[in-house]
Amino acid sequence: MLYIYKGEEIKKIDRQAESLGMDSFTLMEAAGSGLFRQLTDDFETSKQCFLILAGKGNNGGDGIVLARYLKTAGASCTLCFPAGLPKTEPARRHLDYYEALGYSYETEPFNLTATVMIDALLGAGTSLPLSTEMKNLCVWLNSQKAERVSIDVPTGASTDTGNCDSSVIHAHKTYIVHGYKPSRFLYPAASCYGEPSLIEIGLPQTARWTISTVSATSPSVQFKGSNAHKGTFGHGLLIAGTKSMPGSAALAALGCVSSGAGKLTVQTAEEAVSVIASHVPEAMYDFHTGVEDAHSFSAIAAGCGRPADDAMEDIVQQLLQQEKPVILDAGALAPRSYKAAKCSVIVTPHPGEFARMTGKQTKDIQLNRIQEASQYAVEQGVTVVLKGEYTVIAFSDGSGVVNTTGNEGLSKGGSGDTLTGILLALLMRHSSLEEAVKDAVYLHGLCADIWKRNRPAQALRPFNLHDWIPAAISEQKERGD
Ligand SMILES: NC(=O)C1=CN([C@@H]2O[C@H](COP(=O)(O)OP(=O)(O)OC[C@H]3O[C@@H](n4cnc5c(N)ncnc54)[C@H](O)[C@@H]3O)[C@@H](O)[C@H]2O)[C@@H](O)CC1
Ligand SMILES: Nc1ncnc2c1ncn2[C@@H]1O[C@H](COP(=O)(O)OP(=O)(O)O)[C@@H](O)[C@H]1O
Repeated sequence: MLYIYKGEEIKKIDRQAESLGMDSFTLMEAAGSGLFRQLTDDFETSKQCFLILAGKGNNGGDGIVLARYLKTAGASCTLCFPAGLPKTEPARRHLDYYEALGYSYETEPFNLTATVMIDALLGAGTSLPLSTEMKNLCVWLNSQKAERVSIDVPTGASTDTGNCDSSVIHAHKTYIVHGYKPSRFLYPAASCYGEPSLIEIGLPQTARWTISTVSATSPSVQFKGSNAHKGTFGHGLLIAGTKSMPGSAALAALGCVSSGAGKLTVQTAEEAVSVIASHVPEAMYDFHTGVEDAHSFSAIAAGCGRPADDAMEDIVQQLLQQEKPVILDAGALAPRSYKAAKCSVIVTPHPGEFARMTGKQTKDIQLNRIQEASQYAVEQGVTVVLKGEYTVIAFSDGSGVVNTTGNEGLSKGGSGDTLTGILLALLMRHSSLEEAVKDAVYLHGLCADIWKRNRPAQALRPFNLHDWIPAAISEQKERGD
């Protein structure tokens, strides 16, 4: 399991560890030795010339310990403090020990050369914008012909949001200490991390946010039921599609029947049926506009290929008054309160839809996707699936997951409809709503990843996505956690 921590949480963890007897000096030692191990995995250290640029905080302290390990191992390494000597107590103590071993340091970087430059300037304690001194250092570092390795967070990137200073370090690799920081998954900061590696420092993992995996024992993957019949795997209701958008309903229905749904009823416009039924003969059709019989379904999804009009709002309000879990997508997403809902609600907006729901700017949402989705989920008591690269799944208890499957092949109209269908099928037979949502988002992305292994991403049609569901489920069975 991989964990995500905000900057504040890291500080709290350090304080807690200290109060339990694990001091920061020891943690810094663990970080430095972990960094050294990772560096020796990634580089033949005897053939490299290292320069470590250390800042005044604990990120710089990690750099001091790393410098000591490299020197002790006989590697060519220069430690440099271009912005002044360390100010934190553990970093100062490590520098004392470093000097006591007879090792020296520099303070002027600009004439130094190296094949690998380590950015230990700023980490989780960064506040933006960068000082002019830091900016100049970053600009210089980015201009050097060397491999750039950042420790924890590339200097100039925010820890908790996607914000970056204009001179942010563009690392080739980032060695992330203890757990991922939100900016690893938020653009533009995410694009500055290069290849990330995680450095364990022996602290217990306590984060409420994790990175997606699918369990091989999950009902989404294991499709079991001795003496099963079509009722065993649930009956879903999909309220989707109009005369002008029958395809959305067809894509959602395909996603649903390809993911193990026992039965599916599509409530749609009569004019849309011929299109949907030609692709999904398994489905049944209903032309009502009300949802009086909602209790006879296992779960309900609404909104694909529907406008956000009064009729849709009326249906949503009826759905919120019944007790079966409801997925709201596309036209069913609107600014409204869910606080009086009698059912579990999952909203699946893309960033533009989320902006419409919250009244916020799309660009602000994108910079802070994890926080924004989480805040909404907690306040409204719903599950938010905020779609896009690194889809954010936020639960009403403040926990959540960042999904890492999927690729640009999905950036086409209709991909989200397939997700809604997969989600409906998994929700119908999963005892845990949280697991169903995580598994659905993961599997949807994995379909696109399997496609991309041998085929160009641009040629992936949303219509073909459901064809890859069997391969994605099989892959999970083989390598599930
Ligand atoms: N539990 C953990 O995860 C551990 C983390 N450690 C390291 O500790 C780091 C965090 O250390 P700190 O909290 O000391 O933070 P930093 O080392 O990131 O830096 C804080 C210092 O940088 C200055 N600064 C912040 N923003 C600046 C800006 N824009 N321009 C110029 N100066 C700026 C601050 O005034 C402060 O002096 C982590 O990133 C990690 O490398 C390790 O020491 C071991 C334990
Ligand atoms: N670059 C990307 N990487 C990973 N997933 C992506 C990417 N672009 C789009 N997706 C996924 O594709 C789907 C698109 O959904 P959405 O925008 O609602 O499309 P539509 O409403 O047209 O079906 C979402 O699940 C989203 O997470």
